[in-house]
Amino acid sequence: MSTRILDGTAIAAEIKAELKSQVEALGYTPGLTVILIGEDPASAIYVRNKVKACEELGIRSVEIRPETTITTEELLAMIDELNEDDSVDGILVQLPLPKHVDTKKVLDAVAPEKDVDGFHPVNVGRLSTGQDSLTPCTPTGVIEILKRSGIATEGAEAVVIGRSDIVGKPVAMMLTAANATVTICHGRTKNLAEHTRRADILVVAIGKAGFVTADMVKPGAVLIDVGINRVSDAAEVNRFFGDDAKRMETYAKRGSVVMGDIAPQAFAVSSAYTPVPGGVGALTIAMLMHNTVKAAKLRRAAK
Ligand SMILES: Nc1nc(=O)c2c([nH]1)NC[C@@H]1CN(c3ccc(C(=O)N[C@@H](CCC(=O)O)C(=O)O)cc3)C=[N+]21
Ligand SMILES: [Mg+2]
Repeated sequence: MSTRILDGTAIAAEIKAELKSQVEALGYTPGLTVILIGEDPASAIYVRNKVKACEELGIRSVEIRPETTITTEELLAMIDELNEDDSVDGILVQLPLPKHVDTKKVLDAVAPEKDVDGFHPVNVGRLSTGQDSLTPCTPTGVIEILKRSGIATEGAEAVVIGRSDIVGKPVAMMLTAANATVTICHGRTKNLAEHTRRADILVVAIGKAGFVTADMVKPGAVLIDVGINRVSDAAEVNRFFGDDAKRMETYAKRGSVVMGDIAPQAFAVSSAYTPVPGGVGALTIAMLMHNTVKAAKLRRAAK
């Protein structure tokens, strides 16, 4: 049986090309403002790739980097100002926020029509009731990969590992809307492998390097890896990539490798999988661009 690599970078390029011509036809420049606090490494990758994508597409991107000591109240005032600013179409508050900040309060302050992350309760509610909305970028990217790769969700057994508000829950909602039969597994799930081995489509968003192993996967399943983990332990790198000369070379050069939540040995028994990097992450950026253009069109048309 052969295994297909679902090339997120190529699919993202296709989507970005579509968006680029849409932006050119607009007659104004959509604007995305990102509030970034602190130095989380995944956030740094995200910001770098987001800025690049905005430049490619002709979207104006503004970055605000407040001191890590900023209070919840100061952040709320900042968001209020952006809500009122007509040149701002999208607002993204990069997570995680510092511990002293009330994340829920902050996310709820973003105007739903500028909420390009799709995290506001209004948008979550709209998604769960089947109304058009701004939907979270990573889950939307997962659905887009399946669609554009011709992978049928109709009647399929889909298992999601992870129940976060950002990935697990919304992707389960979207798969349900696409007529899959969905099981959500999480840290308290008993007999996890019994669930995962039934999956035609397995989506993993748990944040643990190589967590899903070959014995947990039904041969021929489609594997969607949402994790982005940096691994530097030699034994661990060897266990996952010992027979992958290219990755071992990267490890020798950099002292670490980036990998997802699924072990490469599990990919080998699948019919198709998303690699890390170059899979779901690439789509996350493309869907953020999509949401920014969508938010601009909707809000400006409503005026
Ligand atoms: N409010 C908020 N929304 C987010 O969506 C959000 C966030 N905060 N905080 C940080 C995480 C992380 N995240 C990434 C998305 C894409 C890549 C990405 O571009 N990955 C590429 C490149 C990887 C690489 O260059 O090493 C890939 O997977 O192929 C990375 C990380 C979004 N996040
Ligand atoms: Mg999750």
